[in-house]
Order: sequence, then C-alpha cells, then structure tokens
Amino acid sequence: MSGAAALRAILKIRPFRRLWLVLGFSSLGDWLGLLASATFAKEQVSGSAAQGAAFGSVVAVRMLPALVMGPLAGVVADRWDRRYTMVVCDIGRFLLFASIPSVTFFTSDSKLVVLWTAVATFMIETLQMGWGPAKDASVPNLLPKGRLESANQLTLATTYGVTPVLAGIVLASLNTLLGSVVRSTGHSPINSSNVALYFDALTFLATAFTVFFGIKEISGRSAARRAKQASIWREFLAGWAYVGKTPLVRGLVQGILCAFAVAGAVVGTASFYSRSLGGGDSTFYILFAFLFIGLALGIVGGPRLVGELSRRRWFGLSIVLAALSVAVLAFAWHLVIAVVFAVGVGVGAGMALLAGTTLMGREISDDLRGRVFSFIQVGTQLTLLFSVSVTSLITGFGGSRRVLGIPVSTTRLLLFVAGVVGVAAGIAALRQMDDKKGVPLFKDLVGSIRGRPLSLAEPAPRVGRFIVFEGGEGAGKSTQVQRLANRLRAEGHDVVITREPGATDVGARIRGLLLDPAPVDGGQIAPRAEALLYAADRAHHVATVVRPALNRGAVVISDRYVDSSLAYQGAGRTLPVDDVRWLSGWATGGLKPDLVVLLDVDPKVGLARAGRRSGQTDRLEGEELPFHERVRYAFLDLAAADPNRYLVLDASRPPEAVAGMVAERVVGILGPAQPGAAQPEPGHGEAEHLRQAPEPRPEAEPRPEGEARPEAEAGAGPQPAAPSEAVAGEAVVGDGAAGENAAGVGATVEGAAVGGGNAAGDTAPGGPEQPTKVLEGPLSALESRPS
Ligand SMILES: Nc1ncnc2c1ncn2[C@@H]1O[C@H](COP(=O)(O)OP(=O)(O)O)[C@@H](O)[C@H]1O
Ligand SMILES: Cc1cn([C@H]2C[C@H](O)[C@@H](COP(=O)(O)OP(=O)(O)O)O2)c(=O)[nH]c1=O
Repeated sequence: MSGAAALRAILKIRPFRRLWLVLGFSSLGDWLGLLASATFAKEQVSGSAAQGAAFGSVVAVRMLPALVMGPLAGVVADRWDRRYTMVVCDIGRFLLFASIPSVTFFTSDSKLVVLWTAVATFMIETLQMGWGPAKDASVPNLLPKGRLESANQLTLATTYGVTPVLAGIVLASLNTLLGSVVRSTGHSPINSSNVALYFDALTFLATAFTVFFGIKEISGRSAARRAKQASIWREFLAGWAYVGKTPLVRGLVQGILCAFAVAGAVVGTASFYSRSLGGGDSTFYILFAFLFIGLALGIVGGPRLVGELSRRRWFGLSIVLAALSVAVLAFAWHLVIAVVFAVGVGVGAGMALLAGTTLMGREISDDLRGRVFSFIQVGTQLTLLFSVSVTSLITGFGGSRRVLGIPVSTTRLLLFVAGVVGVAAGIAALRQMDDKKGVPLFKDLVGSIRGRPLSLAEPAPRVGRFIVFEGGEGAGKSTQVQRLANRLRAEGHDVVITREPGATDVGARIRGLLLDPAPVDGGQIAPRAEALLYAADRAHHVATVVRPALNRGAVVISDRYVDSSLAYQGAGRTLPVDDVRWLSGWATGGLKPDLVVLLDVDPKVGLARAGRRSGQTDRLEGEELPFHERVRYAFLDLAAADPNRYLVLDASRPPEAVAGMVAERVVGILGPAQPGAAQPEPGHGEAEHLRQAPEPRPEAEPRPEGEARPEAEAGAGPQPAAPSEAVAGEAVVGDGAAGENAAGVGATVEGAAVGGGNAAGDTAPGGPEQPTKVLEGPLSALESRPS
C-alpha cells in the first residue's frame, strides 16, 4: 500500500483518528506550554541574569518529574484504566495551565508568581509522565498490528514536525497581533503569553473531553486486568525485570538511551561547534533545522526505503547511521558538509524513533507496555539532561589544543567520541535483538532496499552430497547420471537418482502439465506460471526427496535443478533472472548443490540426439533454436560466475570420456567410499528401485514416468536436521546472474574441465562446500515488484 493510501486506511479507524487529533492538540499544548510558560516566567522579572535564571528554572523544573514520578507512571498506565488516567491527567493539566496566568490576579509579587509557575510546571510535567505512557500503550490496541508503523509515522510526524512549528506560528502571530494593538492604542489589553497559556489550558480540556466521550475503546482491557492485582511495588519490579531480561527490550532501551546520549552531546556542543565552523547563531539554527528536516525524512521516507527489512535490524542500523553521522560531523570543515551529516543524524534518529516505537507496540505485551514506555520516557529525559550538561561543561572548559602539532578542538573530539560510542551501542543493540542471526546484514539491507529481503534458510544438511547435472536437451544428462550412479554404487555409496521436474507424485502431475505432448490450454503456459510450476515441483522435490536423502548421508544425483529454471525461464523465456533465482531460493530453502556438472553441447546436436531418443518433442524441446541458444549461454554464464561449484564438460565427446571426467571430479568431492557405511540399513524404507540403477534408456523410447520417483522416501523419514550453526552460511543472492559474463566460459569449455583444478579446494576435510543457509523471501515481495 502506498504511503498516502496507508494513511487514509488508518485514519478510517475511528478511535485512532480521534486519538490522533487528541495527540495533535495535546502536543500543540505541550509545545505552546513550554514556550509560553518559560517566556511568562521571564517576563515576571527584569535584568538579563534574573530572566535567564527564571527561564532556565522553568525548563529545569520540567525535567525533574521524570526523576520523581516517572518510574511509577508506567505502573499507573498498566494498572489503572488508561482512559481515566488520560482524562484525569488532562483535566489536571487544564487547571494548572490556567492557574499560571490567573495567579497574577491574586498577587503582584513577582517572586511568588515565578514560584507558582515553577510549581505548576512541575505538576504539569508529572501529569504528563502519567499521560504519555497511557497514551503510547493504548495506540497499539486501537489498530491492527500491520498498521502500527503507518500510525506511528503519523503520530511522530505530528508530535515532532507539525505541532512545534504550529506552536511557533501561533505564538509569533499572537505577538505580532498584540504588538500592532499596542502600537495603535498605546497600551496592551492582554499579554501574549497569558493568551497562549489560556489557549494551552483549553487544548487539554478538549482532549480530556474527546478521550472520555469519544474513545471509550481505550478502556477496553480493564476487566481482564482487574482479575490479577499484584501489589504496585511488585508490578514495578516486574516491569524492571522485564526490561532487563528480554533481549529485544534490552536492545531497544540500550539503543534509545545511547541515541539520546549522542543527541545530548550534539546539543551540548552545538553552539561551540557552529562557531568552529566560522558561523554564529545562524549556523547553529541552520544545523538544527537540517537535523529536523532529516528527522522528518527518516520518519516519512524510512519505511519506503528499507521495504521489508526486519524492523529490529532497521532499528539498530538507524542508530548506527545517526551515530556515524555524528562521528563524521567531527571532521566537517565546512558548513555544507556539516549540513549533509546533520541531515544524516536526523534521518537515522527519525528512523530509529519510528522503528523503536513500532517494535514496542508490536512486540511488547499490552500489560507491560505502559511500564516499558515510561521506563524509556524517564531514561531518555535523564540521559539527555546528563549528556547535555556534561558535554556543555566539557566544551566550556575545552578549547583547542595542539596534539603532536595538530590542532584538536575539544568540541570535535567530544563529537567524535560520542559518535563512536553511539556506533558501538547501535551494534550492541543490533546483536541483542537481531531476529535474523546468520543472515548477512549488508546483503539483507541491499536486498530489502531492492524489494527482496533475505530470510532465514532452513537448516542445511551436514551430511550427504548433492550433485546436479545440467545442460540443454539431449546433452547426455540422463546417460551421465546413470553412469555416475552405477559407478558410485559399485564403490559402495548410498546413491539416490532423481530429477526435475517430476521425481515425486506431485511432481509427475506438474511435469504432465508442463511437458505433456497433449498440451493443456493449447500448449500455452504463461511464462510466470511456468516458472511457478517448476518452482512448485522443486519445492516438493527438495522437501520430500533431496533433503531427507542428504540428511541420511546419501549422494543425491539430480538430473536438472535450479539452474535449469534460471536458464530456461530466465534467459529462455526472458523473465527477470533475479526473480527466478529468488523464487527458486525460496522453494528450496536455500539448498545449493555441492557440484553442478554442466554438459555443454551445441543445441543443434543436442536436439537431434533428443529427437532420435524419443521420436517426439515436448513443449520445450519444440522451442525455436535461438531459445535453446539463449539457454546454453545462460548455463555457461552461471558456471563462469561460480567456477568452484561447476564442472563444465564438452558433451559432444563420447559418453565414456565424459563419464571419466565426471568421476574424477566426484571422487575428489566424496573421498574414498566406505563400503557399507553409507548404505541405508535394511528396512530403512528406501524402495529398492530407487537404488538400483535403471538401465540406460533405449534409443527412441520415451522415458517411463516415475522412473526415479522415490515414493518410498517418505518411509525413510527425514532425520533431524543438522544444526545450522555447523554450516558455513552463504547467501543465495548475488551469485552472478546469467548474462553477467557472456563471454566468460566459451573459450575454455572445449573438452576442458573449467574449475576442475579446484576440486581439492571444494573438498577440504570436514566437508565440501555446503548448501547455503540463506534465501530470499518472503514471496509477497515479488507481487509488488514490477518486472
Ligand atoms: N556423449 C554422447 N555422445 C553421443 N550421444 C550421446 C551422448 N550422451 C548421450 N547420448 C545420446 O543422446 C541421447 C540423449 O541423451 P540423454 O542422456 O537422454 O540426454 P538428456 O538427459 O540430457 O536429454 C540419448 O539417445 C543418448 O544415448
Ligand atoms: C527443471 C527445469 C526444466 N525445464 C525444462 C527443460 C526441459 O526441456 C524440460 C525437462 O525435461 P527433461 O526430461 O529434463 O528434459 P531432457 O531430459 O529431455 O533434457 O523442462 C525448465 O524449463 N525449467 C526447469 O526448471
């Protein structure tokens, strides 16, 4: 769903729509309150020092409640009805905000007024501590989980993008309005901060009403909760224990707190930093403006950019991006460069904010959510405060020193250190909460940006060897499969011959659809349907035949596998090869062969042989020559891209010669046979016909259906899969698409075993190259891709 459509969809959900309006109002109130109450306090005293102190004390007082009230607020949000909690807090804030300007009616002592402003602000913030977690914890209950991210985009953009700007505009226009009144009448009827404060008070009254009468759904969960009433203290401890013990939450908390510490360092050093860039206040504002622009970009554009990337990974990576940008800021010598990285800081922070909020809503159970939100709310405020004060203190004392003759500014050093610490924290958070361990991070990120994230592969078998024969029509695959099997069996190996398509009952039916000489739908199958049918055959084949046999330790020899799809459906039918590769990777759970023997032959020769063999052509054999030529070169390209895994042989040579070269390479992979050792035990369940070499097909006789159909494999029962950590993982993607290297192999193929010399490298003791561990998924990513 596109961004705008997703937003429309969530705004159709009435309780959420109302909560969002409430949030907008309330956050407008917050910003107005912050600006207006501080200005109000400043106006009560004269002299710049006193004014500064008054302003500063109001701001400082806002931070205090976090210490006092914060930890309990989460218990309140989890324990009591969240709707009532919100309403009570809002009415309280309404009364307190209204009281700030009203107090001047009762006393004209400016000290008392400032004192009351501070006290009221303290209480307002305390109430905010209770309101925030209750609100945050209820958002996920009003929406389907899949919509949570869009909802968070909207609420975060509202809180950090729209309302602060709106608050600024409201205050500025009030000031201008009143200024012009003063100019024309000579006196001021009302004071603009007073008006702002009354207005602010009203926003809270409005939200109290809306929540109480309009969003009854927030109360929904009270009945279930009342049943189990532990003591407040115990609930409080349970919340802490949960944060400490759950890797996801620990990672989130770690990441968020570090991000705020880094943000604090940026704020603390910002004014000195701006000066070091040769600018003054304006440079400072420019940097902050761009940071906010980045924040907005991250929140609005982030999800689009990363697509289906795991949100846990996205969160960690965003923190790393933000922190890395801070570290680089330390080296920026020009404002333009600083601006670029300020945007980077913002983008990273915005994406981390969004990913973190969404993860908390999605993955933390409702009865704990309030405590986690309050924990984070308190933690971030304290961290920010601490980090801002420490860094401003250090930069204040700092200045520039010469180290080994190079001027080093404290500010920049501090930024650099903060950035590096932040990167480390991001990586640590990522490690703790990673839900795709073993899937390469960078490939996953790139894949996700391109619309095809990697997903965890099924555990790869540790024993057994998987050998595949590929090549065009009539190249001699069946002949060579048979010869190799005979030879290996004679040496005492447990060998399973199989093929694609059609090695299973399901596969045989699919094969019928694909290749029957009496074609369905007039012989026309849409290329994508064809690709899906081959993939379906493959998925079933791998799951029911290949993997069980490999798990048992058998040598599986397959006549065709994934490369056939890449060559025929990709290059032949000209479907996007990456899509076909992705589809096959998904179908096979990432299982790759240990060796692919590519029998290369001129299609004219191959087709003639195949024609002689069966006397009739199937649907694909009947394709034009250029089709078969595309297929041939696609195979060669695949081999060129991964020479260690391929043995390319000139299939126009006599069968015995070809078989000899195959055997030579395979011996290198398998090692000496241990007669009997690899054989399945009697009664293991494998049908005898599977292990007995069928006679090579007589010329001109159609291959019997089900020749290699290992029905009885089911009886063997899959063995428990080998532990995946024992396997050297490797991604399916990026293995070199067909067409990357058209000229690659052609020159070396004649009679030579390309990459044959690497056999030893493949078969180092302890196992040859193992089937891979990673594949691309999920399938739904394909649907939205234009091809
Ligand atoms: N190296 C070879 N030289 C000549 N003919 C061959 C060779 N290998 C196989 N053939 C014959 O070519 C025909 C097709 O071989 P087959 O193994 O069925 O090919 P594929 O399975 O690749 O379609 C068969 O009649 C087979 O006897
Ligand atoms: C496995 C596979 C086969 N094919 C085609 C190639 C073959 O023409 C046909 C399979 O028939 P097959 O019996 O393997 O052909 P032959 O032994 O004559 O070479 O299906 C694909 O197009 N995609 C695939 O993924």
